[in-house]
Amino acid sequence: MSTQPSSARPFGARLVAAVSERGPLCVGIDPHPALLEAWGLESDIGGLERFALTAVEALAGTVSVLKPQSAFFEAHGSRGVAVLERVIAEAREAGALVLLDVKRGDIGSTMSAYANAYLADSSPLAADAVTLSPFLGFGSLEPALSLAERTGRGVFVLARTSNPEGRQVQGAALPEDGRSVAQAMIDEAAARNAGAGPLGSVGLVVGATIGRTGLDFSQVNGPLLAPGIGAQGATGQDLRTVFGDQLAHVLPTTSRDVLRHGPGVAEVRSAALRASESIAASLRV
Ligand SMILES: O=c1ccn([C@@H]2O[C@H](COP(=O)(O)O)[C@@H](O)[C@H]2O)c(=O)[nH]1
Repeated sequence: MSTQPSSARPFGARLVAAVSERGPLCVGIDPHPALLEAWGLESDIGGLERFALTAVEALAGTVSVLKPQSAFFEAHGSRGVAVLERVIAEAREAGALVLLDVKRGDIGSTMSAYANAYLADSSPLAADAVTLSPFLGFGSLEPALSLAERTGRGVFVLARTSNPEGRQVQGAALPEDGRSVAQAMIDEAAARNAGAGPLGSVGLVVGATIGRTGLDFSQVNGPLLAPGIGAQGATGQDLRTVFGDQLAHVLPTTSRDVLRHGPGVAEVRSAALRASESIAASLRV
């Protein structure tokens, strides 16, 4: 598999351009069985394909970032993964950046294989960026961090996730200096992004649901993906509580709250535009 450098501009620069044109909203493509049913589709490969490609048609020309959730495609086996490959290709073709939500993390030698799967130019599953789990140690992500850098792609590392259980691990204090695990991940990303312009390509995942935590995002110089808007109960206003004066690089993301408006292409697109306007109003200082 080739891991030759791509001629693409760094992900951070491409993201800044996309956000300035289309706004910061990221919409997730999460083909939940319940949503397929609500759209009048069977929970089978045909239903998955219709759902996911309708979402691409509705959204890829409108929002800056689309975030397919790999789990819902993998649940359909190899044919589901083939649909995911089409989603990535067609969304990118229509002008959206694709952030593949796979939350991968493993020992370094296996991490190299994951990196090749999602970040190598030649992979059919290569996206513009992927989500990574750093809980085997931030350093274990090195193969993905370096391949992403070489191929102009990005990564989003879990720091403080939107689910309430996340605090158990991510809020724990490190024995050496008392920083929380989440703050340590934030600081690692900041170190990777130092000096990058206009924005680094190592992002973080920080839930819009987590409230006031005292986490310091001021040095990150990278994108902050904020899931939890809509179905998980967070609103645009919660972004202010979580991120304080660091709203400029926040990418709010929502999935079910937009997708539930299907199956019509126009209705899904309008829902995303409404969400985008409402988020923009909340982020305006
Ligand atoms: O902390 C996290 C990290 C990832 N997610 C993912 O985002 C979407 C949220 O979907 P909604 O329908 O908007 O709730 C989903 O794919 C999660 O796996 C997250 O929610 N929280």
